[in-house]
Amino acid sequence: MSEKRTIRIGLLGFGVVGQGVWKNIDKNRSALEYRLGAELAITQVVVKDASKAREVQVPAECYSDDPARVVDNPEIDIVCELMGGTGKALELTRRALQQGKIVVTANKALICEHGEELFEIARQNGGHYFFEASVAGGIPIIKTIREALVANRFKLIFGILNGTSNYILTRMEREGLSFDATLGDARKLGYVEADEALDLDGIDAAHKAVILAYLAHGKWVGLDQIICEGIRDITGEDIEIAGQLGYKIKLLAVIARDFEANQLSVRLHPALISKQEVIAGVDEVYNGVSVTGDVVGTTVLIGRGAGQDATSSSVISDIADAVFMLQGAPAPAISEEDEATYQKLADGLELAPQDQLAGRYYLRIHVKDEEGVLAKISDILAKEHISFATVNQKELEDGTAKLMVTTHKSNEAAIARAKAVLAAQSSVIGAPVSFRIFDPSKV
Ligand SMILES: NC(=O)C1=CN([C@@H]2O[C@H](COP(=O)(O)OP(=O)(O)OC[C@H]3O[C@@H](n4cnc5c(N)ncnc54)[C@H](OP(=O)(O)O)[C@@H]3O)[C@@H](O)[C@H]2O)C=CC1
Ligand SMILES: N[C@@H](CCO)C(=O)O
Repeated sequence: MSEKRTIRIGLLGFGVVGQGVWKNIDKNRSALEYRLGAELAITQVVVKDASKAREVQVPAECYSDDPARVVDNPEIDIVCELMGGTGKALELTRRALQQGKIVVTANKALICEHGEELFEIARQNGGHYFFEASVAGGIPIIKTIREALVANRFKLIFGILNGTSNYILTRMEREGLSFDATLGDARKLGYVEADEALDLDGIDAAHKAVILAYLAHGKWVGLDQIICEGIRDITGEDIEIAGQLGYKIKLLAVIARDFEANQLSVRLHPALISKQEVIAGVDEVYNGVSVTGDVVGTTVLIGRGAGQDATSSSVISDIADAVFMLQGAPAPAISEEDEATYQKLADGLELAPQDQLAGRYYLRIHVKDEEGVLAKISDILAKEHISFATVNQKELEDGTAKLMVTTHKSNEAAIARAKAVLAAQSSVIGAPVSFRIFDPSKV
């Protein structure tokens, strides 16, 4: 029997995900190596601070703070970039790909901002750039769209792509906790980005939406071209009123393509979604992605969207594909490397104008509790052809009140104008807050 080849892996980063990769390769090593027909050896681990205590212990000779021991080392077959960020990580990924290496990453920010360039470097130098762990943690959504659903064109992909915000919203709903009270727990569980604004302001999920939009439609969309709003404005009372009306509030990514108009809409924002929708039932750190293809219909994938084990499962899946490539298997047939196919998908594709986005809305308006306030608000909304579907009022002890309103169909431009006029009224306190009501059947 011929001897198994040993595949040498170098880890750039040994934090939550990096340690998970080490731990879980070790845990299932014999089955994994049997399936791959190769032995796996993580021979180099690079960190920023080599003196830091870690849960997973590594032989001292593997360990350093010198990235060259991975990136410029001819013995390393697979580079795993698990450090995050778009500075040093970009420089090292470029350098590894320029040398024709295979790079596996979980870094969605880097792909979103520099994917086009990095995929091109991989193509030109005969390497490959794998990124399953970059979207939706443990859910194999990249493979699903690229391979399993290759027969389809995708009218709608939507769902929950950020584990941290979903975890926070779930605990706010179930336990009545504040936003800040739950953030600390999400941090302890290893869900939160080093820069937590990425999670809370929707940017992390927007990065992931951009990656999915590219995979499904072959078009790179800039973050500055899309609606990107996080969860900071959501209060317990919004969640409560939404619940009474039959909705949950979720941070949703929506990637919708109108094939007739050849327009693409990519957006990321909190939304009220009917409790009847499967995605509304996706709670805690779980992510859920609903993919509607013209052949398969709607398929929903649900799984842990963040955390050490789920994420390392996806990284190891990419390592496995890299091992197959190193043993002579071709790269995935329709992949980010097949630029011609992707450009064809995006032929003439334009972004849909954001202000034409139409639907129903939820508005929270804090007012002085005086006579005629509701009539005045109703007048302002009527001037924008916005009509009430429901109205809830919550009186506060300080003599003010909060009005929670849902509207019939309106659009972005009308809602924005109405909010600006409302904010300027002496009877309105602070800026009104609005959330979209998302109904996938209306896309
Ligand atoms: N945590 C999660 O649930 C998920 C994370 N991701 C992504 O995975 C990547 C890693 O995340 P995570 O493991 O959570 O992050 P951590 O902050 O836990 O770990 C980052 C690691 O990178 C090392 N590092 C950072 N900068 C440098 C540098 N300049 N030179 C050498 N080493 C460096 C750190 O070293 P040191 O330890 O010495 O500080 C640390 O070991 C990110 O791109 C993240 O977005 C993706 C999906 C889920
Ligand atoms: N911070 C990210 C990690 C997974 O990408 C999240 O909470 O979803």
